[in-house]
Amino acid sequence: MEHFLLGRRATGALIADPYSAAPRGPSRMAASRLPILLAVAFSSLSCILSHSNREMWFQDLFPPNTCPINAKANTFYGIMFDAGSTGTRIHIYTFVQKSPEKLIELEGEIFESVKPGLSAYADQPEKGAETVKRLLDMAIDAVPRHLWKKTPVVLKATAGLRLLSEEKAQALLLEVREVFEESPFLVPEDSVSILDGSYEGILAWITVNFLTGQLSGQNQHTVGTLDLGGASTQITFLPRFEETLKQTPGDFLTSFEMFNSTYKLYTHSYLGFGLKAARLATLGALDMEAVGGQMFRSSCLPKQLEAEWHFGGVKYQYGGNKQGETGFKPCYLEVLKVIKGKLHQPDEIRGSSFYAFSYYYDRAVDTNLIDYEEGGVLEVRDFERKAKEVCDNMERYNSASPFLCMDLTYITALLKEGFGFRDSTLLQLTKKVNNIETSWTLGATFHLLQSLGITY
Ligand SMILES: Nc1nc2c(ncn2[C@@H]2O[C@H](COP(=O)(O)OP(=O)(O)O)[C@@H](O)[C@H]2O)c(=O)[nH]1
Ligand SMILES: [Ca+2]
Repeated sequence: MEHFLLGRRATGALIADPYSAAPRGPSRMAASRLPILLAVAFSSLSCILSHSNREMWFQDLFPPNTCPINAKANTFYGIMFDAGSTGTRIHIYTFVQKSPEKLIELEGEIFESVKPGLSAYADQPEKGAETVKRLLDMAIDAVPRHLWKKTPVVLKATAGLRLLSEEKAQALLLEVREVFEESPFLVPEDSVSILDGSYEGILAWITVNFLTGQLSGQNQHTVGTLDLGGASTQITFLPRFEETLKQTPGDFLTSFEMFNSTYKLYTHSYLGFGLKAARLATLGALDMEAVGGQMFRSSCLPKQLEAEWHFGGVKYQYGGNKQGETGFKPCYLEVLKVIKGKLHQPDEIRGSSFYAFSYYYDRAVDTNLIDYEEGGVLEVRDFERKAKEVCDNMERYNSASPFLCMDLTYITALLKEGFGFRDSTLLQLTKKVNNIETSWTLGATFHLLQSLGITY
């Protein structure tokens, strides 16, 4: 699989100077070579221009209301929080503009995370917001004092909060908003919200295709992306065949415009199909509010196991099939019940390769299928082989998690029976590209910057 390796300098050259109407030496070259998700402008004039009528697919996501970028500054920052179902993470991106006529480059990222995620504080929203504050304190150290007021801070929550009641989710978001308001950073309107599932997929697709250089030049070979979170999972790709567009339900397709290109992406977020939600579904415990005292058993767990598990603020008791069967075959059948017939299967993806991250990556690392630092290329059948190895040797397999068999079996079934991939489909397992996390947060930050005084 083609992997576009960028040097540190080139990493970012994504942001075109909107005023370079005529070719102007190196910056022009870079603009045509590495296009160009968005253009950040540095003067107040650009802020005015950015409020043009041009229709943008994400215009409701980050409504333009301020222009934080200082004409004189050549370094600036964007802070994006990912409030995921299993943890909260801060991504502090640094951008530089080497000179006024040059493109802005993504220079680097500071990343930190805490567990559990915000949804674990559903009944203690203040405590949840405290975890965000601790991460935000890092940004106080990372961002120079004179840029605090110009550095936007945004938090987007994903499936964990989508699954909470509206009231509990809003209470958490309100507390976080207060933390932001008390910080020295720029707090745009709508800075704390729940991210729509289809944006989650699209923004991750933008991140991966930007970092791998696929959004530049004429010969774009974009790659599809697979994200497996704790509570939801996303699949996103650019359909190549008219037939795919015809066969796809309308709500799986989203059009958006990016630097003179319009992309019509296939994207869908399956809520409740993240790895941890799938554990509950397999155990028969999903959607059960009151599970006190009930023991959930599965053939995917070690026979003698009896334990407790906390997820989304709820405690579950679970265990192995003491008398019954265990192993890959019965486990696969159990997991299949969760998946079968629930996902749309676009024919086109059977022959394509995809970038896969989050829990695909973590479980491949846990079972030595890939190296933690390097990642690697796997076939779908590698997950099945590992699942069999782990599930059929459960008592002997030395694993940090009793769920390893269930997780690998779920990943296998999700890929094969859920999305309809072949055994031979290639997956590029990736955690970082050029030291930048493969997360929807980078795509979201591009759009945040764009909404804050940026054209295109
Ligand atoms: N590569 C990468 N993986 C991440 C990042 N943040 C979270 N993850 C992975 O996402 C998974 C957890 O999903 P999470 O975001 O909590 O659940 P979601 O709300 O359902 O998406 C784990 O595998 C994490 O390692 C990130 O910044 N980069
Ligand atoms: Ca996630």
